[in-house]
Amino acid sequence: MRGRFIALEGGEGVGKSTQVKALAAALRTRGHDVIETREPGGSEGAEAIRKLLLEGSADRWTPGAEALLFAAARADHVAKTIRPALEAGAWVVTDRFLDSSLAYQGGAGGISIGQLRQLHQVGSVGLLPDRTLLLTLPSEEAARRAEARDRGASDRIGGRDADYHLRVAEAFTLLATQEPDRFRLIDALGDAEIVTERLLAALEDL
Ligand SMILES: Nc1ncnc2c1ncn2[C@@H]1O[C@H](COP(=O)(O)OP(=O)(O)OP(=O)(O)O)[C@@H](O)[C@H]1O
Ligand SMILES: Cc1cn([C@H]2C[C@H](O)[C@@H](COP(=O)(O)O)O2)c(=O)[nH]c1=O
Repeated sequence: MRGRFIALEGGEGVGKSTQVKALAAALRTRGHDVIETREPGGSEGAEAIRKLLLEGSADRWTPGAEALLFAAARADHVAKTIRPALEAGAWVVTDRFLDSSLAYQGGAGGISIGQLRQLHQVGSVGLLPDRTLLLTLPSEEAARRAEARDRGASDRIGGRDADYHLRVAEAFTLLATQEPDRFRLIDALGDAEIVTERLLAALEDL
């Protein structure tokens, strides 16, 4: 039996981490075995790569090296955590996956989407989520939430300028329009409990 693979996506501060926990808990109450995970990270090797990616100076990596490191972390995460869980019949709920690379390193960072998909094919045999839930929020509200949480201490990528994050948001929207069967747009405004209900409704057919 194969489980279900669900990814939560979106820019900084839209509520993904909050909703991964809430969605996993709601799925467990419905009797599912659920693994919560995140990117970059989710396996021992990928968590080590996360530190390389998110710590240090803004110019620590070239855009190409950064894309390769995300793909390498994802390959380890898929092989060590995601595939075994799916094969055991669990639901896997991840905070970010491939579409974050397509939006951040691709749409905002200038690496070609085709090359990023090739890296994903090499590293992770092209695994895609059964459903990708894209949380959307006005940029001012997302920035307000992220600032209240981080108090100025953002990581290497979160700390990039507003133009970069605007391109990330535009890239996510474009990706969603290109794959309407896989993506669902979720309004992330409102109480966390209401957002969780919207996520559950977007999984009803699965
Ligand atoms: N529905 C909500 N309404 C108000 N605040 C919220 C809501 N959901 C989450 N928050 C708060 O907003 C902040 C950002 O949420 P969270 O860390 O879940 O976002 P994220 O999308 O995972 O961010 P990032 O990608 O930057 O890590 C947190 O302080 C969280 O408590
Ligand atoms: C998977 C992935 C992530 N990123 C960026 C997005 C965020 O700025 C950080 C992760 O931090 P979070 O608080 O855990 O969301 O990394 C990216 O640029 N490309 C990716 O593929």
